[in-house]
Amino acid sequence: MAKDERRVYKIKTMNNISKEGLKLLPANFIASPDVEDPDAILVRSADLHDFEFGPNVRFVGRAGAGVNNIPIDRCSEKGIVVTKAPGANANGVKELVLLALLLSSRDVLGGIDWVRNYKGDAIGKDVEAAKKRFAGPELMGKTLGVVGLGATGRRVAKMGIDMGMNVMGFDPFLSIGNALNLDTRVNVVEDPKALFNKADYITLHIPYTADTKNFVGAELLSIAKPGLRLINIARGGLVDVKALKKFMDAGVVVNYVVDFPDPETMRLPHTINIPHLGASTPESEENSAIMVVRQLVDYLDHGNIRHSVNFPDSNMGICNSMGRLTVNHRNIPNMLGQITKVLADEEINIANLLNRHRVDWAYTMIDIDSPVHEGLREKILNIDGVVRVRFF
Ligand SMILES: NC(=O)C1=CN([C@@H]2O[C@H](COP(=O)(O)OP(=O)(O)OC[C@H]3O[C@@H](n4cnc5c(N)ncnc54)[C@H](O)[C@@H]3O)[C@@H](O)[C@H]2O)C=CC1
Ligand SMILES: O=C(O)CCC(=O)C(=O)O
Repeated sequence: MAKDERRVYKIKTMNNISKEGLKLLPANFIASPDVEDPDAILVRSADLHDFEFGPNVRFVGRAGAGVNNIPIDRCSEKGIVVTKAPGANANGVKELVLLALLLSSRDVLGGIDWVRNYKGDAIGKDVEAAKKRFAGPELMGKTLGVVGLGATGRRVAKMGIDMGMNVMGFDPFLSIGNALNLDTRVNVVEDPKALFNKADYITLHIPYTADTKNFVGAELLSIAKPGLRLINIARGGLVDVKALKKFMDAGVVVNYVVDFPDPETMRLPHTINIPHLGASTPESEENSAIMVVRQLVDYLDHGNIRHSVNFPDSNMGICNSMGRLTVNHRNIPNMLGQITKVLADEEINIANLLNRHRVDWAYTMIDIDSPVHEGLREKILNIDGVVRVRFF
């Protein structure tokens, strides 16, 4: 059988991918930041929008949750499967949200600074006079609004309940899995305005997309409860910083905690800028790397797709027939008919077949009982709408 697969796979690692994940790679997978002409890429937050994907790149694994740093459409056009690690770092983020809630309430950072800069020997006495400047409210009994009830948001919501808060949630696209795992005490609302109207604290846990850009802007802030503390450990672009500044100056928003500092947020008053530490725990880094490395090996070795954000999840396990071919193609009519006709014309018998689609893209896996030749790949690739063909 003509094999598409090269014996040695070259994996380009971008950012720091946990060794606990990388050590799961079989010996024929070479992972390094410096590989040339890679077969796959493992990435965290590095911006790939201007990255030139070579002809052999078949897979991009995001060791994390947000994929706004990856040009998904361009990858799909090239037949590159993009995956992520859902939920793998959610607990790490949840714990940072707890810290953010507390830091937004009491000016502990200001207090620590005051102590650090204190000159003299009477600190024991002077703290008692100074401390009122750093005081702030407790979380218990306050209302927490959680925007996005996915892997992180539902954990944050549960944490709020455990802290004695009244928790409201908003997520119009809530998956069944996340709904089933959501604490029943969370008051789920259908309009974010209901949440902005009531919440003392609001925390964002939604992806950054063209639809969610500036999600928090003048419209929602204009109905926010005065005294709002806003937590954004999701993505900077979810908040319209100019509008936020206006509502801070008016005393509506009293504090903003953001995990994505930029020149504008650095200049904002009442703002705590954190250097993107949401997932920076050994546990989150390991979980994320382990998850994407498993996806990577399964895709390169067997063509199985898991947790993809562009092609449909598809799993035929290990091939027990003579061979397997996989086709990444557009989700348009008659693709399966055309692909199977090429095989039928060559008198190749199909042992097993799976065809799935996801929005504009589809994936077909076919286990076959006969050997195939290299010319067959060209024939399938020549079908309009096919972007990649692999033989195993
Ligand atoms: N600061 C950091 O280090 C980290 C940041 N993140 C960010 O947090 C985001 C969420 O992460 P996860 O909870 O793991 O993702 P997730 O995919 O499990 O959950 C996202 C939730 O947002 C909901 N959603 C989408 N659009 C919405 C909208 N317009 N309004 C309300 N809900 C909406 C979805 O239905 C889904 O339930 C990621 O996309 C990423 O940008 C995630 C991990 C680490
Ligand atoms: O890998 C990281 O540290 C970034 C985590 C993150 O922002 C995400 O998973 O969306």
